[in-house]
Amino acid sequence: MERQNRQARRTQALSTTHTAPMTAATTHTDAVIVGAGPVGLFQAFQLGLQDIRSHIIDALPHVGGQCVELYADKPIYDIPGIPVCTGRELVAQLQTQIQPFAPTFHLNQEVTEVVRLDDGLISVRTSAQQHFICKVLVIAAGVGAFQARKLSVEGAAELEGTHVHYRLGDAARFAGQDVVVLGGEASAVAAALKLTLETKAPRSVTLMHRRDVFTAEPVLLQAMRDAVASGRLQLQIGQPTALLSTSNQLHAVQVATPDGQTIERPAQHVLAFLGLSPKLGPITNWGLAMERKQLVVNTETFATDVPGIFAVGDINTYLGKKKLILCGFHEATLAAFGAAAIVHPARKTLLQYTTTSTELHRLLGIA
Ligand SMILES: Cc1cc2nc3c(=O)[nH]c(=O)nc-3n(C[C@H](O)[C@H](O)[C@H](O)COP(=O)(O)OP(=O)(O)OC[C@H]3O[C@@H](n4cnc5c(N)ncnc54)[C@H](O)[C@@H]3O)c2cc1C
Repeated sequence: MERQNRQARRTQALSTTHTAPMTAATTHTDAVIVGAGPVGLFQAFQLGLQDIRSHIIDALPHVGGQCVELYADKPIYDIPGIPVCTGRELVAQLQTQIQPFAPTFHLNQEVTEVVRLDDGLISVRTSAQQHFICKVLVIAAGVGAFQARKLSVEGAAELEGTHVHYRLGDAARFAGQDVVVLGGEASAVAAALKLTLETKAPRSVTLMHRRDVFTAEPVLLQAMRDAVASGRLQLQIGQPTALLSTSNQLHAVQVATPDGQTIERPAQHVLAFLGLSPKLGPITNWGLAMERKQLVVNTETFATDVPGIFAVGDINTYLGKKKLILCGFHEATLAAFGAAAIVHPARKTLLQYTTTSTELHRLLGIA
């Protein structure tokens, strides 16, 4: 049944888009990598060794995937040759390692559509209206695109995008208005502080969290406490229980305080920083073979069932799969050999050592 559904999705995709309409914004490239987690980053390195340049797209505003989003300051002990490093340190090392190949990053945007065209090229579109035509696509999408957790109080869904926001964006749009920033993490504290420092500042900025405990760098916390002490920032401890609006115009947030009171805070805008959760999202619509929400690959090249499309890291599944960074690195290496056979069909894809190969030294920019 699943196979029939997949076939139907693929047929529909291919029948509606045989050739991608070219726009001025179309980027032609050898390779696109979906996901800038540790495996996506190392994929750019391995593709570079095969003389393949890449563009990397991630839904997050920063690289590093789970390592940075979920355990940036926790130690990892099982990366070969690195007895211990934090998630953030590993990502920093990977960024240094891929520098010779200068992949182009496109952050803060989700890959929404992937279609294999009749000529074998692959069309990739993002939520930021970017369009790529590539020879190979490597999906290193981990457990899915990290997306903001939504505020689940009455009225929030209707006001999303107009009065309820999950990213700071252009702070000038809040000038002269009352803004409530929700959350106890660094992102909420930083956004609240930034708003108070705008030249065209909001009329009032309130940082609201259920407890008077915030998780952020000490210097950021001190700046927040200073702003509260000087009256630039208001601090409200409590939980939002409803958004009060008239004709879809927000005017206040209803708050339950720790001492059992219900109060109203004036607000025309709510900025919610309630953490991120991964969503597999559009990947399930790309017509690729999946098993239990993971992409099925062959373990020779980590190719999916669609020619030119590979899947590496936590997003794939095969007999014996282990969701470990080390395993993702191995998969990325073999996927790069598979990609080279497509991008450079006339070249022999020989194994070369970075220690001794003058060709690899040339690619790495080593004199
Ligand atoms: C708490 C914790 C501790 C861990 N400790 C270890 C450890 O000690 N050792 C170890 O080996 N592993 C560990 N892991 C597992 C390890 O983090 C994962 O195996 C690894 O992050 C997988 O890397 P990845 O690049 O495949 O995916 P991810 O790190 O999940 O990165 C995928 C990226 O793809 C992006 N993405 C997804 N879909 C899209 C889309 N459609 N468009 C744009 N972007 C998209 C996401 O935003 C994300 O940034 C740990 C995991 C957790 C949660």
